[in-house]
Amino acid sequence: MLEGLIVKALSGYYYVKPLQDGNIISGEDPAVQCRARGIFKKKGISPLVGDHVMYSLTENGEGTVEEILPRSSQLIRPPVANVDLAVLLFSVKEPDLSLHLLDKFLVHIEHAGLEALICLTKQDLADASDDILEQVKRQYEQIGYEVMITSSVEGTGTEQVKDRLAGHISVFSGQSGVGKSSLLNALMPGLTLETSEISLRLGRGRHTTRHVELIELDNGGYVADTPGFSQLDFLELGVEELSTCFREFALYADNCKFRGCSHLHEPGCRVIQAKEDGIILASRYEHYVEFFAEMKDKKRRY
Ligand SMILES: Nc1nc2c(ncn2[C@@H]2O[C@H](COP(=O)(O)OP(=O)(O)OP(=O)(O)O)[C@@H](O)[C@H]2O)c(=O)[nH]1
Ligand SMILES: [Zn+2]
Repeated sequence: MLEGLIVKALSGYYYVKPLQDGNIISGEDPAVQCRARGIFKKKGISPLVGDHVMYSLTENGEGTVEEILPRSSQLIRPPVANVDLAVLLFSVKEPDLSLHLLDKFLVHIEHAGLEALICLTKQDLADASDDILEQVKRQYEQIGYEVMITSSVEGTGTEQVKDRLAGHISVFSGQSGVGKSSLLNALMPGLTLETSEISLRLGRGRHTTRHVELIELDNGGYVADTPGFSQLDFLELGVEELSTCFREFALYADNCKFRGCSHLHEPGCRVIQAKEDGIILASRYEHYVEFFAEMKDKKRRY
């Protein structure tokens, strides 16, 4: 049996690239079109894009997925296994930078247990007089996140992003228009053509075919071609877990006077104290309060 990586799933077929010691042997090799063994269906398991699998070849040059190797993670939207890095894109303009939305994405990423890379895009549109990008970069780096500033138009920061993606399966997340496709194209010259061909062939956008594919970078990185976290609701998150998704709260939350402190109004709350002392960013704390209210409200309605 051979070891491989599922790079695409479509209409009951899985496209598998051979692996050796966990690495694609040659990026040039075409993927083998495989069916999954019937046993998976019986057990209610379906192979996912991103899965490492054992597969065998059949006489007609196709293959059979025989076994799914253990997953390190499993995303639901998009359905991809073994994603370990989320790239969060936020443009400085068009659309305007929203720290509220950035913090919301970060909550989802902490909850999913992924590493995050924040990309502040469209640097070329930033006012020269205004150092908002540098300021946001500094603030989030202080919390412990990695931040890169990019411009796909000018090629700024794109090599740095590409280096970071090496050896990972990543998802790109961000509002419409922040420059996800442009950044991917900047990382992978020649990609535009390929993706437009694929979308023509599959009629993506016109049909409802659920189709996810991994884009292979030439440095051993893979990026899911479907943006992640498209629906940023808090349905899968318990309200008591929210504060743990604000990683800089952890240092203080353990020392609050009350166990199970919600950090909203309790006396002796160390998180509130840290916010008042300017150690925790006021905007981060405000977003915590807003998300908390939003989650309570959702629970009431569902
Ligand atoms: N000035 C400038 N414009 C950019 C940059 N990156 C992307 N754009 C423009 O922003 C618009 C949206 O870019 P896309 O790459 O399509 O954004 P997206 O996030 O993939 O958008 P969706 O497909 O809607 O999710 C396009 O008109 C791009 O030309 C950049 O670095 N600088
Ligand atoms: Zn507290």
